[in-house]
Amino acid sequence: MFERAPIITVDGPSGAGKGTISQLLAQHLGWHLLDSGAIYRVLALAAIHHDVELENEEAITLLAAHLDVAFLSVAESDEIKVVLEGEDVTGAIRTPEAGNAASKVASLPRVREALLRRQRAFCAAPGLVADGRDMGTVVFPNAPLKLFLTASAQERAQRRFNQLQDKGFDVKIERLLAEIIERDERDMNRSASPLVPADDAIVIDTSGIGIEGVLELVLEQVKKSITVD
Ligand SMILES: Nc1ncnc2c1ncn2[C@@H]1O[C@H](COP(=O)(O)OP(=O)(O)OP(=O)(O)O)[C@@H](O)[C@H]1O
Ligand SMILES: Nc1ccn([C@@H]2O[C@H](COP(=O)(O)O)[C@@H](O)[C@H]2O)c(=O)n1
Repeated sequence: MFERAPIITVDGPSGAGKGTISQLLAQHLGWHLLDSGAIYRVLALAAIHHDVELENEEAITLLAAHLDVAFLSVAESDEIKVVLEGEDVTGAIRTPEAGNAASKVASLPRVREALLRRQRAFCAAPGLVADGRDMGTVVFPNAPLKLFLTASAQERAQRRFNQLQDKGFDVKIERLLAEIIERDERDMNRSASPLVPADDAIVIDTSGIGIEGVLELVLEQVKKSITVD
């Protein structure tokens, strides 16, 4: 597979800190960022908007092939604005419901196939940090550095609770924990691109380690395997 630039893949379960670390790493290196989960979230939202059942593989594959989505940089901010069919869905894709719906559409093999090219198109010079579940195993199997971040389900639920509370959502930690466990089960046990570390991935358990600490561990790995100009 021909790749135009170096790639660092960051996979792992929900709430492990992939998005946070990928964004910091991309900023640090001045590289592009692929948030592949956002694509599955947008697709799930498109299915809901068009009254398509989340299990209808044929209809969702068609939606995936024609998904009208734009990821727009916001001037002087780290924020990425997500626009689906002309509508700003930046906030709407981040709810726990959208995450669960995304996990359902993501379990459909033909849907995943239909999104492959769109994801690979993010690879451009000077490099790409790709965040997801199957970045190192399926989408970019030749990446020179593959990271797999994880943490206990309890800790991931607590992180998600803090995050949603800060955003003003009224959430219960027990419910978030149950949703995380359900999503892990679905992501790890599906037939297409299940959530597993690539054979050559470096697994980092972030339980009890703060964001800065995780970033330091990641940068050590980057130094060992990537030559940055
Ligand atoms: N090492 C850490 N210690 C404490 N909090 C963290 C850590 N890493 C991330 N967080 C916080 O946990 C929350 C979830 O992190 P993040 O969104 O990066 O996870 P994720 O793995 O990308 O999840 P998802 O796959 O569901 O998008 C965020 O509020 C983030 O600030
Ligand atoms: N490469 C990926 C990325 C995501 N998914 C599925 O989407 C759900 C939402 O992803 P977030 O990272 O934004 O939470 C996730 O639970 C996965 O089911 C995927 O399958 N592959």
